[in-house]
Amino acid sequence: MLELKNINKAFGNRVIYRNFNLTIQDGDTLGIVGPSGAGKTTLLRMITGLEPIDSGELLLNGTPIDPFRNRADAGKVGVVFQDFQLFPHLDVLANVLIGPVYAQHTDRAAATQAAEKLLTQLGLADHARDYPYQLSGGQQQRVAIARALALQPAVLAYDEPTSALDPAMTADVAQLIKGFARQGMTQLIVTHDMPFIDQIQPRVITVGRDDDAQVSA
Ligand SMILES: Nc1ncnc2c1ncn2[C@@H]1O[C@H](COP(=O)(O)OP(=O)(O)OP(=O)(O)O)[C@@H](O)[C@H]1O
Repeated sequence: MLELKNINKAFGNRVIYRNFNLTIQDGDTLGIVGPSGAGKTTLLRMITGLEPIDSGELLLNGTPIDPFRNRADAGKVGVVFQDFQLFPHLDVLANVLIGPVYAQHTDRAAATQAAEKLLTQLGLADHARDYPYQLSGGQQQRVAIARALALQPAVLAYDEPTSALDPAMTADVAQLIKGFARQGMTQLIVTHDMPFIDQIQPRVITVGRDDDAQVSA
């Protein structure tokens, strides 16, 4: 269970979150929707440690985490970025291995075995030696998902996962996310793509609806 408690976040004098609370239960798939500028990406950046919170608490299974300052906590929420952010000079397998081997110091042989299993699950076994530029947008996104999963995160978060995809690829991602949900994975989807949300039908919270600063969810 991931909990955000009384989170405050401002950029200069622009308050984005004021005493914001959110609980994501284990195995839940949560959609976060809202207009541009509402603070959706900022929320993901705070829980993945890319952005500090001003005050408040992040708790994972009841234990406080500080992903911004503590590298080990940063890996607890995996994130799939909208532009995938794959390393262009590394092949698919190396992109998936870089987190476990260099950040988590997992034994390379064990990490390779786990990465190959993930690539097979995601239909990428034949592309392990390809470079990102040789892959379609949908395939690159699946590599980004494999890379995030390789760190065995407690929560997998997606930032606008359909923004670079056509409708057929979007339907594939929706199926993938629904499959992960059936496996009991905890997922957080930031999007403004409502037809995509309709395909997945997760619990949905809307940010930025009534008020400038987000106060609760
Ligand atoms: N590093 C930053 N410095 C200053 N302001 C920022 C910074 N990051 C985000 N903001 C501002 O915070 C607000 C929320 O931004 P955020 O990217 O979280 O919104 P969003 O809901 O994800 O929007 P979009 O749907 O367009 O991606 C915006 O007004 C944005 O300009």
